[in-house]
Amino acid sequence: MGTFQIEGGHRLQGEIRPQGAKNEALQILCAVLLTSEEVIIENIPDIRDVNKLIGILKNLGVKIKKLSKGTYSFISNEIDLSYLESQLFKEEGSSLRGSIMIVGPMLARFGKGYIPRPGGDKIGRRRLDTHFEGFIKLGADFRYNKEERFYGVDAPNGLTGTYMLLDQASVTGTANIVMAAVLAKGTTTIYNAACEPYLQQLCKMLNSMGAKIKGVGSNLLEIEGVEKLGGCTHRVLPDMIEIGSWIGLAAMTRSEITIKDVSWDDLGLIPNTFRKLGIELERRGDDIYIPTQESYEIQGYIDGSTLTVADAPWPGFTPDLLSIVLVVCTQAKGSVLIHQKMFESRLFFVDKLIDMGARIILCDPHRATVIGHNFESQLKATTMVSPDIRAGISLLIAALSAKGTSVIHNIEQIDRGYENIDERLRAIGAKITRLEA
Ligand SMILES: CC(=O)N[C@H]1[C@@H](OP(=O)(O)OP(=O)(O)OC[C@H]2O[C@@H](n3ccc(=O)[nH]c3=O)[C@H](O)[C@@H]2O)O[C@H](CO)[C@@H](O)[C@@H]1O
Ligand SMILES: C=C(OP(=O)(O)O)C(=O)O
Repeated sequence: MGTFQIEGGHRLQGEIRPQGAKNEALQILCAVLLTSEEVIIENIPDIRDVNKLIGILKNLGVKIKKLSKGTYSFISNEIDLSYLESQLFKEEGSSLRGSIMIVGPMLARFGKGYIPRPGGDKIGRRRLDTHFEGFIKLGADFRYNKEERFYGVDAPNGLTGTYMLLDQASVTGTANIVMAAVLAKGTTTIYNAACEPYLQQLCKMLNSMGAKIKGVGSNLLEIEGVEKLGGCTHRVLPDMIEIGSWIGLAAMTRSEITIKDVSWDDLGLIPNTFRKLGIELERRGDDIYIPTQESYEIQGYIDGSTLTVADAPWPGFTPDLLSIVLVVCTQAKGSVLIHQKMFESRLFFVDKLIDMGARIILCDPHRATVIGHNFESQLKATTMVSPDIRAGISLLIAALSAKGTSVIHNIEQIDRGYENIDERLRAIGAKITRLEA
């Protein structure tokens, strides 16, 4: 278990450039399986989950070449289907969430897609029904081995387009079904589709490979199946969750930070949600400039009632930033209700913040009220274990603002989604040391 030691209470200053988006990269990497031609992907983040998925592609027989930092070439012209039935795949496939998205492309191109129950954050129930109901609608046969927790879909005669209304706007579920439908016979209509920038990027990439997808950016996708797809070059967007994390970091440490090249137009409600907490953000070209602020005051609603920050499917506020919003509110002026609607175990990390002196009432597994200190009382350093990726970064932000030296264990959770985080934070003045496991 890796550990960070953090000396808190120092202001930071400078520029930070977001990495490529983790959750987009996981989709895009799976899409390389849809063609035998070369696909070049730029701005791939060097993080644990992405590297694990690249490892799975390699074991599937994909020829992978690193062309430069973050840029890779993939050629999937000799796929080894026997890997899907190997013990190695059972271990590797279950070690991250993103692996689930190899099922759609494999089913579409080779008529079979298998996957062990995927990993990812333990943040509540994370079902896969939406994915498999979609494949079944496209004509696949489904089986599930309960003992081995192994899912399989087969369509030896190919898939056929149809209409489907998803039971929920699942992000990876939509990506998976889209990747299956692009090579199906006829037209597939997906209503209640997720439409995060990750998915918009996936659809744009697939269209540049020859797919025919309409409605990109909406919750109604129409996909006219094509016989085959060709190669392309695709660039991954900056990671909006990292961008939100750096906004929170700047506010909590009262630092002046510029976040470079954020692709502002793809950030949706993120900038305004932080502004509602009283944090000043300035758009400078495609950068976000955050000035030093001695305090920030949470804005109530027009009628004077208390602000709620809640997650919702895109274009609502992403659940992946709620833990960061919560930690930022512990030093705001005023109160807020944080409502995590999607996941039932993502707020339990507040116990650690309470230990550090934060004023938080966990109302139930989904809701927490935060009463900010307005920097009149500093958080106190402590020792903690990172339970999931976003709680981990939130605890790291809390530690950087706290008085004294904190220790965070299980930082593999943070490394899952944040590239070289200690070095990048040291470059803007953070006192953070990685202790070897
Ligand atoms: C690898 C990846 O891309 N992971 C992201 C992806 O996970 P993932 O694709 O696994 O998450 P889903 O979108 O399937 O669903 C997440 C959770 O939200 C619930 N749900 C979802 C949609 C909805 O309309 N109503 C609803 O309640 C689901 O029941 C589930 O518990 O999307 C999540 C939701 O944005 C993010 O937290 C994850 O970071
Ligand atoms: C929950 C997340 O990731 P995953 O779905 O990979 O567990 C996340 O990125 O916040």
